[in-house]
Amino acid sequence: MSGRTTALTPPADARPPVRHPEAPAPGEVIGAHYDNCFGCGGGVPHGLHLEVRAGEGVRVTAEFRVREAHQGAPGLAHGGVLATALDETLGSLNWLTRVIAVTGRLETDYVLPVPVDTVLHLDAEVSAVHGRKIYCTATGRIGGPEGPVAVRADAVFIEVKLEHFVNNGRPAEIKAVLSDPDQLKVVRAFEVNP
Ligand SMILES: CCCCCCCC/C=C\CCCCCCCC(=O)SCCNC(=O)CCNC(=O)[C@H](O)C(C)(C)COP(=O)(O)OP(=O)(O)OC[C@H]1O[C@@H](n2cnc3c(N)ncnc32)[C@H](O)[C@@H]1OP(=O)(O)O
Repeated sequence: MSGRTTALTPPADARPPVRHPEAPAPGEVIGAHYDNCFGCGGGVPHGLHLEVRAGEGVRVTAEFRVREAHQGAPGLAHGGVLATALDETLGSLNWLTRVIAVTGRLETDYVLPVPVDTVLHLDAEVSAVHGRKIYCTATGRIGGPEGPVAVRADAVFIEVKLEHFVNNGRPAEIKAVLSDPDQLKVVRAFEVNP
């Protein structure tokens, strides 16, 4: 054995993930974290409108119907859009840990073509945590939640503070978020963590 590891492989002293005591109950729909999010927001006409549900442990499931605006090749989903669906599902795991984390690395396998109108059944879970690094995986199946895997991803998300958004986001949107009571509820859900 060479002992070689990649950035997507948790180190030997990584810990199992911990479900936050106030995480949404299994089966509960996790609402959009931001109305203008391309992955989950209701305010983006050509967005993915992903509907995510909390699962057991540190796991979520989601559904995404591929629409005409999501094509790459004729009648088939664009690979970047499918990566977005995986990324967004993985990002929703934040709600189960109540830790804000952003994608550091996302490696995607495209296994089957995904036609327009297909419902992609997504499933994501955290496998391990090491410091600020959150190791996670996701799959997208077609033909039903138990159908064949069409896409899958391994990822490392990196924990950040709310300041990550405040300091880097365009000021107009940050200002709008901070004056929207619904959006402030989202911000507060994450502020309770040290
Ligand atoms: C007031 C407004 C608030 C509104 C918000 C409300 C709440 C929002 C709630 C939830 C939002 C969730 C949204 C999910 C949406 C879906 C997910 C996305 O699409 S996220 C967007 C795409 N991702 C990025 O834009 C990241 C851009 N990158 C960065 O900003 C930095 O590179 C960052 C933060 C990832 C790391 O930078 P560093 O300076 O903080 O940290 P360093 O020291 O470099 O790394 C820390 C550790 O992480 C490892 N690391 C860093 N980058 C890595 C990588 N690419 N792969 C593997 N490991 C990496 C390093 O090796 C280091 O590990 P060692 O502690 O030494 O063991």
